[in-house]
Amino acid sequence: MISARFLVLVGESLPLRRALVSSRNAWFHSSFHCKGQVETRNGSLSLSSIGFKSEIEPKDKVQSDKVVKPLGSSSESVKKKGKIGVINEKKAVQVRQKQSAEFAPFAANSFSELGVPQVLIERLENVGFNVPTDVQSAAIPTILKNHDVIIQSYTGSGKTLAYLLPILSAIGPLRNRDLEGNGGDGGKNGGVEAVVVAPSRELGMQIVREFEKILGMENKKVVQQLVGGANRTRQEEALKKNKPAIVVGTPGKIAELSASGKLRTHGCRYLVLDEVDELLSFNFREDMHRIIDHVGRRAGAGADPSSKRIERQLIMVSATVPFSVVRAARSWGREPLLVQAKNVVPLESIPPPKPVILSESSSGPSSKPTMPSQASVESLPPGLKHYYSVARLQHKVDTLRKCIHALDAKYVIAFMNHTKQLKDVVFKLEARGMKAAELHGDLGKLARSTTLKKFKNGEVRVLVTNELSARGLDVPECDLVVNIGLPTDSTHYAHRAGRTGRLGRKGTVLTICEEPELFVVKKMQKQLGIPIACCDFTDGKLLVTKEEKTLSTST
Ligand SMILES: Nc1ncnc2c1ncn2[C@@H]1O[C@H](COP(=O)(O)OP(=O)(O)OP(=O)(O)O)[C@@H](O)[C@H]1O
Repeated sequence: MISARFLVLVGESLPLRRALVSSRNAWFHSSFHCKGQVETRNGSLSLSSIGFKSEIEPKDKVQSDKVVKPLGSSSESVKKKGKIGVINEKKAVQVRQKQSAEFAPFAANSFSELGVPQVLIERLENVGFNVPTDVQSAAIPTILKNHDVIIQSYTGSGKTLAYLLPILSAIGPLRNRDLEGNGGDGGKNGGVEAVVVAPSRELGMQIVREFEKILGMENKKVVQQLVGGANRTRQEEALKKNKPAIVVGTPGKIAELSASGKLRTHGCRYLVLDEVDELLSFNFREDMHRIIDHVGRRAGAGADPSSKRIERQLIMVSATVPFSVVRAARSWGREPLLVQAKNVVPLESIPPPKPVILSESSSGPSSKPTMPSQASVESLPPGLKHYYSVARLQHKVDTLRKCIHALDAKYVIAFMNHTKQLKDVVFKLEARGMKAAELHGDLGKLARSTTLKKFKNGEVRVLVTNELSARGLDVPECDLVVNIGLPTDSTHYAHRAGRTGRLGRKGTVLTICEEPELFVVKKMQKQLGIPIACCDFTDGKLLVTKEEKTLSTST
């Protein structure tokens, strides 16, 4: 049997693709392979300029804003695109002018300042969350004002809570009742009110735990996990019985349940795409089509004027935001804003990346290569130290071990590119008395969660893993990340590195490369705009042998 996904894969080079992919999908496709990065310094908004505090809009206005620009068919949006682009650009210039005059720092001293209801604040205090992080200070009021957003901030800066709190402020048992009436089924008709999509099972499970932390175990059924590999019937029965207001899952599972009619999402009010740049990758294309086209979009609304079209609020999240994400947000969202730790800017103000100038002879300002790298220094936690060490392939594990001893690292994540090699590294480390375990997607669900649990509770000192663990994995104690196999690009480097140095902690990243791989390290250093110092391990100490000063972000 040939699956639809396979047909699309084959169809990449066939006319068949046209028949399979609608014009909306064709746009979607274009967003999948675009490389580039957001220009982040195009002005910023203060809390008041997005309508928070001093400029609170009447509720009706917010409501009407939500329905003014329904997502039409893609052909409609493509037709209107040029015109809207010009209008938006004008608007963006006006906003930028306004911003420069009234910029105010976002950092808030408390969650109550941000409009989070008291009942949620009490829950936050119970788990020791008293002060919002910068990105939470910027994102929470913006989302509470019903704006579609891209949240971009470095790894471990608290992006999950930045969208979770506004969602729980509006739906579920701890909601602020004043925010009711913004549409949605309210879970009453069995429809969910928030869908959170994450690229991996582990990340999905982690997000569920973050929801549960705030909701408390008594409200456990408000949120349900929908991931592959779990018991399918049990998940479907739980959906039917518990009628969760929030579901968190992987694209495949959500798309499958939505297509079978077991997951009703048409009245959904929030669609969150966590690690959105990963979700836009080719692997998830088919499932993401389904999700974008169905979640929070009510069929037949156009034909019957009395049936109100309920639009979802779109929240996209990642530490790395290439321009393909900006384009996706512009197409699927309504006047989306880019939210960063100290900035909120309209997406219209972000110019597309400039093409790379390849000619060596060209000179002058206009010929400078301006294409930004995939990930930038803003994707990385500020407390990280980056090193590389040159070693032969057969000595890489030995270098890893020396580094762990030199730094006395307790929670180490070692990344490799090939699953088959993980076991060998674990074997070599254990042979030298160092507790290690492998983690990868081929392991069963139980083995994966047991290994993670052992790592988190300190039973396992070195977690040897592949790209599976690069995104989202939150082990706050992790103090060392080692690249035994080199990351393929700066985006992968940033997400791997971000497993350490979380939420203001210190962390070290070591890349162990062979002599011929050195240029990859240099390239990433340049793309990310960070110094990666050359080091060696002598007498149980890390010695810097060469300081790097190259900080150019040009590629
Ligand atoms: N205001 C806060 N106070 C204390 N701890 C917090 C706060 N907000 C989040 N945290 C904790 O900080 C850690 C990192 O948060 P989170 O995983 O949301 O980061 P992230 O920015 O999404 O990272 P990544 O990009 O790697 O997914 C988590 O353990 C979370 O519970």
